[in-house]
Amino acid sequence: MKPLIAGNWKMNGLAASLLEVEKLGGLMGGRAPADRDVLICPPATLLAALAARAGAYGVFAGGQDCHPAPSGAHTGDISAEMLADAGARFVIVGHSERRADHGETDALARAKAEAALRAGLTPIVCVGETRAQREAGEAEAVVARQLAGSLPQTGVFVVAYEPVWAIGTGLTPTLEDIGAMHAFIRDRAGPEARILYGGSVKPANAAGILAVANVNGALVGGASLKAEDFHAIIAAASP
Ligand SMILES: O=C[C@H](O)COP(=O)(O)O
Repeated sequence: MKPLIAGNWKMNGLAASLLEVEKLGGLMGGRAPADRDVLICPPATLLAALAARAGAYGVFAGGQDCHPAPSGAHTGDISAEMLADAGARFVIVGHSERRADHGETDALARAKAEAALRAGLTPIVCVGETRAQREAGEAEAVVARQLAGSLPQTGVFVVAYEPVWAIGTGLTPTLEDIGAMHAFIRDRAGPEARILYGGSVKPANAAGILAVANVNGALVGGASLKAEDFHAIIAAASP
């Protein structure tokens, strides 16, 4: 399965950050490797400009969120169709930061994933347990519930397993725990879904994580902001 290395810039980046895309293009020798997919999900303000620049290097652009409706009276929201119109090919839905900051539910994540498919985008559906849930032995039950409620009923989708306690903390699960959870997700998401690991992926740990069975790529936050770091993670992904 072709690995997908996805950068999520979150609420970071001004126009000058587009220079990182040029740097990344240079580090890749002018073109993303053919045997892996590379994606950057910038803030919506940069999406169209980034899509144009990244496309020249064979790098995909994506949104970080979308509204379930195609258009309408939803001030401040952006539809999947608008993301596609701006050059996006993917969109992240149900990220734990959306779930925590905006009270997003599994049902809403599913509606957004289905909106993405309607617009011709591939949704990246995020799941993952909190520290308290893992310590209580509930990690698999939580992820199972999120998958059952959030995955679209049909279509090609990507799942991102992101333990909440690993995001931005420098902590990661053991490789055994990552492997166990990805196998658990594989059973529920089906053989076609790419399953990404996310949570403190860095150049130093990427090769180990990406070599785990059923890890088909990474969803990278902080380390995707710097072209050198993101490139090292891309280089660590072996198909
Ligand atoms: O979407 C990306 C994740 O939340 C991971 O973020 P991080 O790599 O900064 O831990």
